[in-house]
Amino acid sequence: MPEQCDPRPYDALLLLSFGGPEGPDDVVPFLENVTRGRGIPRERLKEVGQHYFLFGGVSPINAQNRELLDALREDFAENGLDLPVYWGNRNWAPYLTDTLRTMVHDGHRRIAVLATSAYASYSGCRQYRENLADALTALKAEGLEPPRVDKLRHYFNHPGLLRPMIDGVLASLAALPAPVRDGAHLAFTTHSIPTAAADTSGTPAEHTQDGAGGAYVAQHLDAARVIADAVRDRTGVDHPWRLVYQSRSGAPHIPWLEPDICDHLEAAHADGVPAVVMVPVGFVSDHMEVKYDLDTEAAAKAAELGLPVTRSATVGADPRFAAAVRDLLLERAAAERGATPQRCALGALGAGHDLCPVGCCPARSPRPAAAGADWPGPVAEARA
Ligand SMILES: CC1=C(CCC(=O)O)c2cc3nc(cc4[nH]c(cc5[nH]c(cc1n2)c(C)c5CCC(=O)O)c(CCC(=O)O)c4C)C(CCC(=O)O)=C3C
Ligand SMILES: [Fe+2]
Repeated sequence: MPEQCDPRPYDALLLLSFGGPEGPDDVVPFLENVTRGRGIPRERLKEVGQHYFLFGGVSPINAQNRELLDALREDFAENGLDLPVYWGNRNWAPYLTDTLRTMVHDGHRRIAVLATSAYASYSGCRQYRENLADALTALKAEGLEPPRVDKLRHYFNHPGLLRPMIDGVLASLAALPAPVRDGAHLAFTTHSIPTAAADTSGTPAEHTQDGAGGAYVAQHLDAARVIADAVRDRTGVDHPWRLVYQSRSGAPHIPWLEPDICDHLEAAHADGVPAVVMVPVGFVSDHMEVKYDLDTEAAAKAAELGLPVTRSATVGADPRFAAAVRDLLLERAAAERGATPQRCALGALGAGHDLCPVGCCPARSPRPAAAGADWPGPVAEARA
């Protein structure tokens, strides 16, 4: 029998994700949910709808999350962690509010939340905290006593995320034709966001100016460097690398992080780079941004150029990632009990904060966000 792990004060874990359509009829309402009030050009939406229709209107993200739920439950059971795991989404069923309502009915009062975004940014962090605030407010309006929700820290530098990615890059290098393998460049890729959002990502102390990218870019560079260094140590070959971006939306006159992966492939080819491994460092599963924007669009661009490319695996439901989630949860539980837990992190930035401070990844127009120092409630009051 494994030793019992102590999850107190938590009585449940909530996996909080983006959600995606599960059939052709879901695509348009899903996109309406995603883009409500976010000023995305109609043309871009039509185009993105086509990406989903190409895959039968089914995003891979929900299946990926179901696999992760299975992996988490298995890991918890094997390690004596007796904690139920729930799943709720921002943009599609199971919707966050419905899941939280079920959790309250099941008697849960103190909930740890793992978002499927590993990095700081408005879209990947604060927007999930806004979704939690909206859900808690909705439950209160229904006459329920809202539970307390705590969002687990950013995990972009956790070994349980980075080690599977390192293995993925090694496998993708091995899959390249031998004559171009040693000369291959690594293109670490993540979701582009407006440079204004990048500059204000992370805590106020991490904000930057003039498109330097704030915590969002700094965290991706840190993760990429760990992976590139490990790959060099394992192969004995120093593969040049760069952080690039994908999946840009928004109006063309608003600056977003660049270069785009497809432009990068063109430039690399023009520079005589013999091959590229695309490393989706910004994503934790093979969802649509990976399956369409990389495996379909960027792969077609590479084929047109005659540039050999491979794409390395995301962490998905890797048991090492499930173990990392257990580690993050037990770490936070210990901290909430007043202990000083060891916090696993690779790279130069170290383990990030538990509680987002005021001004972390601000929204364009301020809205209530739970699970941070600016959320009215026991946490903010205790620290005030
Ligand atoms: C930083 C970031 C992540 C990574 C962190 C995280 O994982 O959360 C992410 C993930 C995802 N983004 C996704 C899908 C979409 N994102 C969109 C639009 C946008 N994303 C943005 C940023 C991010 N997005 C931004 C700044 C916009 C512009 C509108 C706005 O300011 O909000 C749109 C609208 C159409 C378009 O313009 O592309 C769609 C359909 C899916 C689901 C994929 C699937 O279905 O498998 C996932 C996991
Ligand atoms: Fe997105």
